[in-house]
Amino acid sequence: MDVNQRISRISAHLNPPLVHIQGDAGLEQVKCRAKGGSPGFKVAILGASGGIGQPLSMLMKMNPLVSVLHLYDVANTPGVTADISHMDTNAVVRGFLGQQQLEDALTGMDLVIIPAGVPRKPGMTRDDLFNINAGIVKTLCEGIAKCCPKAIVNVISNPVNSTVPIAAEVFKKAGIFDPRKLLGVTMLDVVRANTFVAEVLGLDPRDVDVPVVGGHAGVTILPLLSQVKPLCSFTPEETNQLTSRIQNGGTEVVEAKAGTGSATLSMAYAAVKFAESCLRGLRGDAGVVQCSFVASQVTELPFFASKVRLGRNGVEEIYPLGPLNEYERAGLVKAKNELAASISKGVAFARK
Ligand SMILES: NC(=O)c1ccc[n+]([C@@H]2O[C@H](COP(=O)([O-])OP(=O)(O)OC[C@H]3O[C@@H](n4cnc5c(N)ncnc54)[C@H](O)[C@@H]3O)[C@@H](O)[C@H]2O)c1
Ligand SMILES: O=C(O)C[C@H](O)C(=O)O
Repeated sequence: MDVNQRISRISAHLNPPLVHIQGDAGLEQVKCRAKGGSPGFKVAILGASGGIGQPLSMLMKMNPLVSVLHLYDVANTPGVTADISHMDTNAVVRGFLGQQQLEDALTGMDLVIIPAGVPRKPGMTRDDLFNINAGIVKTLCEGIAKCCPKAIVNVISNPVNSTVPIAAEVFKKAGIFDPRKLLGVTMLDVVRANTFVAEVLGLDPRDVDVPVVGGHAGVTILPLLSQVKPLCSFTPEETNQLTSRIQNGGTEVVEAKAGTGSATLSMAYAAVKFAESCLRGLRGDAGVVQCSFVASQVTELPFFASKVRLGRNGVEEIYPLGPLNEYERAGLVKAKNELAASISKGVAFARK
């Protein structure tokens, strides 16, 4: 058998098939990749061809913790996969197109990230996306329950305040719900809060840590400016302006994009930061803490975003909110009212 025949035989086991590899050096590379690449985690991105999905896929391909990257969408995954698979980083990339390939995309995954669904246009709320995105998330979570019930799931699709409860109901119905493994991604609120607060303080945003609790829509986004690290204080005007800008950060981008979508690049950045924390937790790193919208007993609501510690099983510890000032206590009341309705809406949809 000549080299090209040997390559064809090995390539036949890969998706997409590897082509245009010449000579023995190429064959060695194919052999290594056919075994599953370097040690690391298997990650699937559902909605990989979208505005978030594409840069998220690229950034995950660059992440050394990832050994296998499955890109699933109902459109355009062959192109996105071919493109990303040429990056000379370790992760093996495979593409999956359409519902009939969902199960193959999910089987064996350690982490599943879901940015599938429609984004807002100016004038819309995140809740206006419910009618389309609720069904998308439900179907994808049914696949997860069947094919990788132990995977950590990061839900990005809006409205997060409802799609996370939908995912939980799907998993409960399938008898596999583990609250430690289902995480709503609110990281972009933290990323924005760090950026905007750093601007006001004149600091490098990487040195700033702002806890953002509650949920991921309007007044449910509650930055705790009294707990900013490094220790600092704000005037009442600064507090008002910062809180409002953080709560409306998504709308700021939606309006600037003028009908072409919502945050995609900053979201991909935030999603990778969050996913990397989940993978570091899975690896056993100590002290990995991020804010996330999770099943929670921090308030009387069944779901709430707050700081969580990530470990080998996902969410290992949920931290209490800590001392709130009067402004934040008033914000918390508003946040909980809206959140309660959004959570109930998601649960009712999944149960019907
Ligand atoms: N959590 C957050 O902080 C945050 C931030 C930004 C955007 N979002 C949300 O993320 C979602 C995606 O935003 P986007 O800008 O990438 O949108 P987009 O329209 O650019 O991409 C969405 C992708 O989902 C795919 N898709 C649709 N139905 C699918 C299905 N059934 N299975 C798999 N894939 C499917 C589409 O083909 C498309 O490629 C939106 O709901 C948006 O509101 C959340
Ligand atoms: O605002 C949106 O609709 C997208 C996202 O939730 C965001 O916060 O940018």
